[in-house]
Amino acid sequence: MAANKTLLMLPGDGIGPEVMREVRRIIEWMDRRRSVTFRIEEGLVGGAAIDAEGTPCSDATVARAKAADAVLFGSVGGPKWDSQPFENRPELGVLRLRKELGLFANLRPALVLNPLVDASSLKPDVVRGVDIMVVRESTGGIYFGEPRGIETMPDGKRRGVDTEVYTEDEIARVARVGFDLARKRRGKMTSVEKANVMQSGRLWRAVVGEIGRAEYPDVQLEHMYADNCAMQLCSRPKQFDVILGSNLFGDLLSDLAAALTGSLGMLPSATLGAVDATSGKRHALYEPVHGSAPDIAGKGIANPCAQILSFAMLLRWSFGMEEDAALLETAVEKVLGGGLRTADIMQTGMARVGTGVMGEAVMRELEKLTA
Ligand SMILES: NC(=O)C1=CN([C@@H]2O[C@H](COP(=O)(O)OP(=O)(O)OC[C@H]3O[C@@H](n4cnc5c(N)ncnc54)[C@H](O)[C@@H]3O)[C@@H](O)[C@H]2O)C=CC1
Ligand SMILES: CC(C)CC(=O)C(=O)O
Ligand SMILES: [Mg+2]
Repeated sequence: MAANKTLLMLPGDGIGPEVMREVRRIIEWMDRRRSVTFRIEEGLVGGAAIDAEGTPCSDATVARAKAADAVLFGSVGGPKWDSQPFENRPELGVLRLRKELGLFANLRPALVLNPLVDASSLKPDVVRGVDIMVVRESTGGIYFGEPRGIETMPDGKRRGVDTEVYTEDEIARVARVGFDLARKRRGKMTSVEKANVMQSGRLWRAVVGEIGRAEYPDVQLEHMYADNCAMQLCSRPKQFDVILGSNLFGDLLSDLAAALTGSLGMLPSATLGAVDATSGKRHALYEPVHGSAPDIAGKGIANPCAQILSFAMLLRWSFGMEEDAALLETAVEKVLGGGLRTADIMQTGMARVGTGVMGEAVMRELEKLTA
């Protein structure tokens, strides 16, 4: 259980603090009900940290994140910091935390909730019942590979360089996370890459295949090119159970999967490190799939569900509070079932509400469910 656990909250920028406020509201409710058993700390990350501390993620914040039992992250970035040098952009805040905490497996569940079947841009029959777990590698690949940079060539023209590098150990450890999840779900994993045109993709396919044959013969493994997967996600999403992909492909495909559920504002995620053999502990960071949404920041209209559902994942994966996690997920679904909608999931005949009203409705639903 969660006694003596520490939760570090890093709201970040844009809509991050707005949606994090709604998690605070839920924690306060939990506290009123039967005193919260975990300790809460708060810190700065992203543009907010650049403004206050000159860096998107200070050494002190990394140390606090390492010491915490779980980190709840909002989102970072925005036009205010677009002119920052590349090495000091807000986005490096989350990349640094993932790297330094060894958070190599980003779990992004794309679940189409019944009340939102008609909110998707796809036909209801195509999305009804979709339940996909995207497992994205999150400390390697092209977001970290060297060399990288913009350089000037002898002819005076510039060229931009990024490098996709994967070792077989990096592929193997995230593949095992995917296989383990598939085993507990519907027993199927689709591994995506571009083995037809990329060397790292060839290695990815080979390593995932070897592990599948040797350790997970009971899991149905399918290999698919990432571009085909994008198309299949739109045409026949129900064929997928677990989708395993690199940092880049997993990032792209999970945003696409979010659209199936109605909105990016609905998708939570957990980014997990390895379990320490002696302590049994693992570092973990929970964050919505969406970014800081500068186009709607400050308007009070952001959908807080992805942040709230990320907190539910935290309760389940890091604090062993399965019952509270499930309760929170039920509360969100019931509120949507009752007809409340933020602008991003608005449908005819439903009641349009802002961030605060949606968060408060989830809290009231929790009250009803536990009365
Ligand atoms: N983990 C992180 O902190 C991430 C940060 N970013 C950063 O966020 C900034 C904006 O990036 P974008 O590409 O615009 O992606 P975004 O995810 O912030 O927004 C994409 C679209 O989805 C909408 N949206 C996102 N979350 C929503 C929510 N909760 N409720 C309602 N609508 C929502 C936005 O209004 C926007 O139209 C950039 O600086 C980017 O680098 C992007 C993705 C992840
Ligand atoms: C570093 C992030 C801005 C990259 C991203 O889009 C994500 O992690 O979802
Ligand atoms: Mg992304």
